Amino acid sequence: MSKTTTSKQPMSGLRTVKRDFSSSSLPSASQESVASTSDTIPWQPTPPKETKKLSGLEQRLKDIQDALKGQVVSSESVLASSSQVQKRPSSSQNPPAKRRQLPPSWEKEEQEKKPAAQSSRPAYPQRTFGATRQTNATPHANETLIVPAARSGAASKPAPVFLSQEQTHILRLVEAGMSLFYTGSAGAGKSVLLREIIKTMRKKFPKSPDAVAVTASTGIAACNVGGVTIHSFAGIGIGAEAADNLVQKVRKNKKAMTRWLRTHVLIIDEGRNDSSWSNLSSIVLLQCLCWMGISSTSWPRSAPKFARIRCHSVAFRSSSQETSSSCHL
Ligand SMILES: Nc1ncnc2c1ncn2[C@@H]1O[C@H](COP(=O)(O)OP(=O)(O)OP(=O)(O)O)[C@@H](O)[C@H]1O
Repeated sequence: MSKTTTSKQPMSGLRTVKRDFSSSSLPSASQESVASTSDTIPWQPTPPKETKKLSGLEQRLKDIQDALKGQVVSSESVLASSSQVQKRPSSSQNPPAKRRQLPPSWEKEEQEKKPAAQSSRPAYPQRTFGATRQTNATPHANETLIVPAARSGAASKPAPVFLSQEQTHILRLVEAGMSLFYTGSAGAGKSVLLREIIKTMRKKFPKSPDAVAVTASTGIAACNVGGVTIHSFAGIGIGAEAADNLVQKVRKNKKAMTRWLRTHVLIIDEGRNDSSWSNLSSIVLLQCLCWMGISSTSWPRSAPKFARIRCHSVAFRSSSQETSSSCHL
């Protein structure tokens, strides 16, 4: 009988695997043996987990967290997230803005106000300074400059002066050709009267402006009346010399002589507080000059004599005088 050697086949179908632990390549050998010995097992790969779709903000937050952890953030995701965040609708996509309108009740009020405002407003631009005049030099030829009444040309004219009885009396004496002086307390109206005397006398000699000489004892007083100092007019310097010497001095001064000869009316605003005649050196001096001139034989015959000069000594400021008064020199 022939013996057939058959390998023992386990009844269970399992195979025995011999392991050789001496070999260093045990794992690979075992794996190969497993792979070779085992049948291919159908392997279904596990499907990838469905990643939750993050919103833009969540994605951006995740990116930031990843970046903080040291992970590289994909620029695409960042860009995508940023575009999601920053994306704003363009203006062209917006509907056109509605025009704002006032409530109907307001519109009525505006229409009622407009005619009133237009009627009160002049047709031309206004200015609140300067005189009321039209000028062609400005770009707006018809521009009217409106002025406050106080500064307009008509208003700047001094109001007509109505002299009192005393003031009128003194003015009539001056017009009659008398030499006089008048005085009065502060505010009595001396300066007002002086201005009227100057105006009246200048009207009397319209063709010779030098006929009326307006002088004062001090420079400030002379400025107030629009004249010069009496010393400057007379040509006597400071007038500290004797009268005879001053007369000689004046005669040598051709300009001073011409002034004297042209003068028909001499007005002096003497503003000194001391009313004593001894302090009125200029007036006394002028009186001396007048009388010496009359008696002078060397005086040109064609020239008017000093006797024709009316010396009006004006305005002694004396508190003792209560009312204005006048006297003849
Ligand atoms: N006849 C007049 N009509 C209207 N106003 C007058 C008249 N006389 C004087 N006044 C007014 O009285 C005020 C004082 O006048 P004024 O300055 O001439 O006095 P005054 O004697 O010269 O005073 P002061 O000695 O202080 O210079 C002024 O406001 C002036 O306008």
